[in-house]
Amino acid sequence: MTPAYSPGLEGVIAGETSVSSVDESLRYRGYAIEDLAEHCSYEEVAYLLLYGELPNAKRLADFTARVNAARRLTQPLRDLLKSLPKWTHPLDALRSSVSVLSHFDQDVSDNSTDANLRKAERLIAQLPVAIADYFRYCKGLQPVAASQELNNAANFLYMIRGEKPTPEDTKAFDVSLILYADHEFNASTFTARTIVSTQSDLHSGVVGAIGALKGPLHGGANEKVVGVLDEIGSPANAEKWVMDALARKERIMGFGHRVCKKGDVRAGICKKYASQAAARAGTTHYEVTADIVERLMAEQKKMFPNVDWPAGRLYHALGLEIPIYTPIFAAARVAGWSAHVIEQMENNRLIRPRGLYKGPADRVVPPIAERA
Ligand SMILES: CC(=O)SCCNC(=O)CCNC(=O)[C@H](O)C(C)(C)COP(=O)(O)OP(=O)(O)OC[C@H]1O[C@@H](n2cnc3c(N)ncnc32)[C@H](O)[C@@H]1OP(=O)(O)O
Ligand SMILES: O=C([O-])CC(=O)C(=O)O
Repeated sequence: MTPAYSPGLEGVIAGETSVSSVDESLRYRGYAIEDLAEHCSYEEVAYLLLYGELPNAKRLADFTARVNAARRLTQPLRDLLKSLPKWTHPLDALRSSVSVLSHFDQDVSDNSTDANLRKAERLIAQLPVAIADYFRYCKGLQPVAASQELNNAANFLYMIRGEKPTPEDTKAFDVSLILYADHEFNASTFTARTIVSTQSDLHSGVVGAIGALKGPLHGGANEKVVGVLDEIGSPANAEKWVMDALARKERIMGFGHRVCKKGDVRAGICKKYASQAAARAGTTHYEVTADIVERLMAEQKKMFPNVDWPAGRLYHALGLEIPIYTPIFAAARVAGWSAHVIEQMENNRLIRPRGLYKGPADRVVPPIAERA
């Protein structure tokens, strides 16, 4: 019997997982995302994804100490980041960074769970530093040394801005990292799982996952959101802009989802923080316009925002520059990618689906003189 074909693998169950579940709700290892976003830090959530349980105070302190101690880059990577052409997109620089970091990680080829956990913790520490250092090199600024005291969210904002963030900005950013930390078998996670299913290694899986995240149909969408709102210009122009875009059959970035057809629970959580941050930053006109776009998309297309729609606005309100939005997504998602890599390796079967051949019928190679 020919197996069923589903374009884009839509609806296909491609593996088993205990890391997260996505249906009407999103749960990481059984905990609802609303609960995690309200009561936990990114560190606690990263620990949960990697180790399967929420940490107690002692385990959290030990985990945080290990991650904080790893917040530095090897000098050859700093030299590379300094010398990259300034047009290199920060996500491409991040992808190269993980590749370079692999050469200096002595656990690189050790695929045991213990080694993978050590590598994952280091990547959780190193990715934000690579993003911040590259950002500052591009601006002609000195990198800011990582703080050992600040949590992951506050330290990143500090390393980008050069000033310690307020508790409100830190909480908003921290929640966005929690929301981005995992999402079942999305394209980048599936890429990472496919890569390591060949018995490759965690760094290779993460490099591939960053490449998959880049596209605007996936993580790249969060860098398009402010552009959409700027193009619309003002709330008064929103209705005409949306109707024209839909008439041209354009995709509005930040809307729609392969799985969450009735809406993405993360969007509602993030929207609250985006609105509060916009009020602090004096950019509420973006929120007003965004609400009109949301209403029209629901009315016209029965389509709802995904997490990228408010996340793009939140990062803008936090004063972050657009080209680091997808890198931030990657820095958060590295916890989920790593958890999936570990899960894949612990119960591995090579991922190798079939293609449905649609090319020419069987034929024979003609002599070169007879070819058109
Ligand atoms: C964190 C994340 O990665 S979430 C996803 C981030 N990506 C985006 O926001 C990009 C915009 N959204 C999209 O392109 C899509 O909704 C995807 C890729 C996320 C999901 O796509 P799919 O499940 O493959 O849906 P598909 O591409 O088949 O679209 C179905 C229909 O809805 C339309 N559609 C889908 N998304 C949108 C959108 N954002 N705006 C307008 N129309 C849309 C398609 O044009 C298509 O219309 P048609 O049937 O008339 O041809
Ligand atoms: O699940 C998906 O297909 C995309 C997504 O929302 C994510 O990766 O966060």
